[in-house]
This record gives sequence, C-alpha cells and structure tokens, in this order.
Amino acid sequence: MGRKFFVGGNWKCNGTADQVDKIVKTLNEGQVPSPDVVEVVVSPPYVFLPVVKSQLRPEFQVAAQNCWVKKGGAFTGEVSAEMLVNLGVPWVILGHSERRSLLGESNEFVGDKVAYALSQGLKVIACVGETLEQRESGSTMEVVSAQTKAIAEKIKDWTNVVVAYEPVWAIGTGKVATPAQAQEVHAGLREWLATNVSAEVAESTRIIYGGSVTAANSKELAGQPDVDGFLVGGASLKPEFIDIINAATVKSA
Ligand SMILES: O=C(CO)COP(=O)(O)O
Repeated sequence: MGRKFFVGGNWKCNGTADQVDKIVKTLNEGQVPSPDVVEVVVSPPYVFLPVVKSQLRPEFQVAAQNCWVKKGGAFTGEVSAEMLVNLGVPWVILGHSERRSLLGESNEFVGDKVAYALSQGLKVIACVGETLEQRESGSTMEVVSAQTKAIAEKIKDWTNVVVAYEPVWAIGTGKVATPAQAQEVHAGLREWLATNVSAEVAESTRIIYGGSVTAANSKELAGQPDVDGFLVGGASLKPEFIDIINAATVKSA
C-alpha cells in the first residue's frame, strides 16, 4: 500500500507561549515510528508558527490553519499563501468546518483557496464533513461529494492534497464516528475520486479522519482499510497525541 499514514494536530485557537513550549517539548521527546511509517504535521495558530517550526524535531512538519484565497495585498487580517511559503511552512489546512460554519466559507471559496495554495507550492489538508442534521436526513455522501467536487473542479494535481473527513457532529463533542461509520464515508469518498477524478488519484490520495480522536479510539479507527490517518483537535494539545501517532503501527502490523 502506497499511502503513508498521516497524523495532523490542529491546535485551533489555543495556546499561550508557555503552553506552546510545553507541547513542543512533549512532541520532541515522544517515541514515535520512523518518518517512513508516519507523516506528522502540527498546526499551531499563525503567531506561533515560526517558533514551533524552529523548535520542533525535524521530521515533524508544520501547517497553517488557513490562508487567503489569492495573492496577498490589501486584505486586513489575512495571511497569504506566499507568506507561508516564504517562512518555509509546507502545509495549510483549508475548509475546516469551523471556518465553513462560523466564517461562512462556501464550497466554491474553499475550492478556490485549495487551488491557489497548491499553485504557490503549499500542500493542503482539505476538510469535508456533514452536520448531524445532514447525516440524519441521509445526505452525508451528497454533502461530502459536493464539497470534494468544488475542489476537484479547481485543481488538476492531487499529489499534494490530503482529504480530511471530519463529521461536524464529532468535532469537539467527544462523540467519535464508529470505525464502520468512518470507513463507509472514506470508502465513499475514494469511490467518488475514482469515478470523477481517476483511479490513480483515488488509490494514492490519503483520506484521514477527524472528530474526537483519542489515544483510546485511534487504533481501531486506524484499522479500517480506507482510514489513512487522523486530523486531531483537542487531543493534539495533550501527551496522548504521541499515542495517536503510534496508531500508525496498526497499518504495518
Ligand atoms: O476539528 C478537528 C480537527 O481539525 C477535530 O477536533 P477534536 O479532535 O477536538 O474533535
């Protein structure tokens, strides 16, 4: 299997300088599999990116949590893809559900952001996911397919894209998707890519799960054939993030 396990830590809008120091120390001391087995990317708030990047063990990478939709300029409060590249930040998270719902980012806007970030040389963790209401009405695949389609329409090369399936009802709620629920949507997304992009892209693109991932549930989720890793929120601020990274060994066992 060619898809390397991927574990992202999304710190969201959390952390003081002291807390960031402690988290980085924990990450640097943790026992984890080799970078051949797992790719680890942590995503602090913008203001901490330079310090985290400079202090983090070299095999772990950093991601921004967002970037502007086009070239920088007169866009007060925004950070451009060019700036991230200039600072040597390799990854960016785009289309997180908190930005979709709280800041009104549409599918099309997220598609434009993904295309622009890729064009500047960034790698993208592109998030999709349904609300509880959408799940209960049976429209989960329709929703995540439309979110993925809005990206697929704007990009040609999927090499630098990781898709994060994050059901909104599982984010920050302690209500994790069951391994079967995650597998079903991941397989559906892979099928969507096979039908609408190509068999190669479907086979090689990593589809990771996010939403109340913990050390306790990570191994069973990682055991699902189409779960290629995680995007971790709350638990990425704690020492248990190291255990979640170690769930990668389930794939090679
Ligand atoms: O939104 C998430 C990661 O991007 C998931 O957050 P939690 O792990 O806190 O549920």
